[in-house]
Amino acid sequence: MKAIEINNLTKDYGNGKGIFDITLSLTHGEVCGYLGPNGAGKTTTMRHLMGFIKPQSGSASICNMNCWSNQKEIQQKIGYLPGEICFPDDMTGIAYLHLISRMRSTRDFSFAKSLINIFEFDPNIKIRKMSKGMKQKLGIVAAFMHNPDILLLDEPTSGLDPLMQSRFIDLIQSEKEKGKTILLSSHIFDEVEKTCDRVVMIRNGRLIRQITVKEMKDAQYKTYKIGFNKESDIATFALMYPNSEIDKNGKFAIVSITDSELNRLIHTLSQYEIAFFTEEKHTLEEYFMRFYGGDEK
Ligand SMILES: Nc1ncnc2c1ncn2[C@@H]1O[C@H](COP(=O)(O)OP(=O)(O)OP(=O)(O)O)[C@@H](O)[C@H]1O
Repeated sequence: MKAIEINNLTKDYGNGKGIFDITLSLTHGEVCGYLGPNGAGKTTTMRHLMGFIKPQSGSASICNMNCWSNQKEIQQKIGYLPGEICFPDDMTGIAYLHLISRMRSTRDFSFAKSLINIFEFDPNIKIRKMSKGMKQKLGIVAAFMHNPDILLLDEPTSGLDPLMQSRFIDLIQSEKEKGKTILLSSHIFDEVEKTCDRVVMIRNGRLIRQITVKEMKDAQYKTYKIGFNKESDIATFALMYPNSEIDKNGKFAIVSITDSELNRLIHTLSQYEIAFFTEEKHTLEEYFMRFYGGDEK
């Protein structure tokens, strides 16, 4: 049984907006990044999983429960952090968390307390008086505090400062160790790379790419940045490696090769005065940025 299963899910808002024929599944314990430019359809997908939207066609289910027909149970069980949270402004943070706990019929408030400590915020002030970051922290506590097995997190670190972003990454890693299944939408590549097993990309409402973080790291090609002391050397090097990228100031070249070509590269470089030689790590950002704009084909 899959933890999350989406089959041919479509919601057409007209004018090419919405989501179209989305098929995606997550196994138990998997942390999956859901990336895509603004308006791609990430929130719409998650809202279907929460049972807030009725699919036009196709289906979304969690642990074999259809999300639309079991919306009440789904909404009680799942940890959901919406992209935009509507809080009751007149309540204090702590009163809001107790209200959510009662709605879920959960009594254990101990994890909520430790999350409040981790994210260092005062829950006793009125939500109206909270900053954007504090409200985001409150949303995170509300999503995680009942220890759900499955979490849907829509841009969870939006508005958090770098220290709190890093605390959030630690939290995801520890939840992952507990075996939680997490679908996480984000625009922050570093956060996704540090937390996710797999990354799926959506654009214009359609899934266009997916890659496991391991696949990305074990890429067949490795990329090296080579600094040259003499501009004339870089020109001859470029003739031998016509696919290399040459810095416009003639200081360095970037070349992508397989391991089997490494000896030839080192032999070639031994003829020049090299200023530096570093491996450029392949990153999710580099992998996905080219699909953010332009034509995916
Ligand atoms: N209720 C609605 N009625 C009409 N169009 C909608 C509705 N909800 C969303 N849309 C449109 O559907 C598309 C997908 O929106 P969605 O909020 O799912 O994108 P997203 O990937 O979460 O974007 P972002 O990164 O900006 O949060 C957008 O073009 C949006 O304007």
